Amino acid sequence: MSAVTVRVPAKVNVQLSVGGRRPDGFHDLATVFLAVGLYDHVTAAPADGLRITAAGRDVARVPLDATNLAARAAVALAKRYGVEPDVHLHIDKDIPVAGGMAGGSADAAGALVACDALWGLGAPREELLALCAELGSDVPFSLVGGAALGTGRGEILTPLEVGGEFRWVFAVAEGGLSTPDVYRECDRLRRAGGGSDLAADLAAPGADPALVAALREGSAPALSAALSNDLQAASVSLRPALAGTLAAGLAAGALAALVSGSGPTCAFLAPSEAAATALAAAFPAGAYPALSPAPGATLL
Ligand SMILES: C[C@@](CO)(OP(=O)(O)O)[C@H](O)COP(=O)(O)OP(=O)(O)OC[C@H]1O[C@@H](n2ccc(N)nc2=O)[C@H](O)[C@@H]1O
Ligand SMILES: Nc1ncnc2c1ncn2[C@@H]1O[C@H](COP(=O)(O)OP(=O)(O)O)[C@@H](O)[C@H]1O
Repeated sequence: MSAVTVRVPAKVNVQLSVGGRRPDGFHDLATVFLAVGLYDHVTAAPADGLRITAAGRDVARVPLDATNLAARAAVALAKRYGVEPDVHLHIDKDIPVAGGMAGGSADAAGALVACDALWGLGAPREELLALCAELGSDVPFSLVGGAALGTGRGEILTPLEVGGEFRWVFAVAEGGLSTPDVYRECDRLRRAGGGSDLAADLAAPGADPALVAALREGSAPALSAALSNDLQAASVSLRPALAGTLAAGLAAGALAALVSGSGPTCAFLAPSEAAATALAAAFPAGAYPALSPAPGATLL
């Protein structure tokens, strides 16, 4: 078979409620993922052995060895089906690296779908979803896209209805933030505030009904009132300049502002296309308009 290309979306967590740290080191979550129209493309071509190349934004920060999440996905799929991981994976990156937008997860989901097609495996959807969950907490959502509630460590998905389009502007920061570092900082802030950071002491978080209704109604004002991110204080604590970025977006006309996932990308909800253009212009260092919801991993 000749080369196949899969398009995969970035995400923003419109709700990110973080429960306590579990004995396995992960945190219980209730998160509402929304896929946004900012995409990486993963192309799988026949090769002898496994080879990774990448092009596009931030490409110098993408590992090109076996630690690349797309490579790990190809190896996991090959092992599951008893085939050799013979593939050249080329990643065209548009999703910011280590930006809290699940770029690596998107590439892993894209690689699974692309290799499945290239190798003619016909893997059932449930099998691909199980492999996604092994690769990372965010990877199942990258496969399905749209909007979904994520529970457990984020890998257990319940699809959510979205009744309209939402317009976002994403302000990209210089350099990334490490997801484990941000969770650790969240724990530290909880303990410093006199509380516990342990799952045994904290109630498991749940979906916010007002936010779920706002998505269903397609109402940007209602969604902007309900946005929440429990990791935001930790991201801002590690990168204090983000407070200024969030304030600048609000001053430039955003309905609401929040850190995307673990950051440091900041997400702004815009009331109109014209407002999104004006907002993006307020961040000359790099801001990207995108619409949501967006479909999950799609074979082109
Ligand atoms: C914070 C979120 C929000 O969607 O994404 P990003 O903003 O980084 O994209 C996710 O929880 C990131 O998911 P993902 O990037 O897939 O993380 P994983 O590879 O599963 O885990 C990396 C590390 O993050 C921490 N982690 C992750 C998920 C979770 N529920 N609790 C955690 O404590 C753990 O330290 C874990 O070792
Ligand atoms: N395909 C990939 N694209 C981007 N980063 C990757 C990839 N594979 C592994 N990584 C590593 O994962 C880290 C987190 O990247 P990413 O998934 O973009 O961020 P986030 O977890 O904030 O959404 C990067 O710093 C990089 O070292």
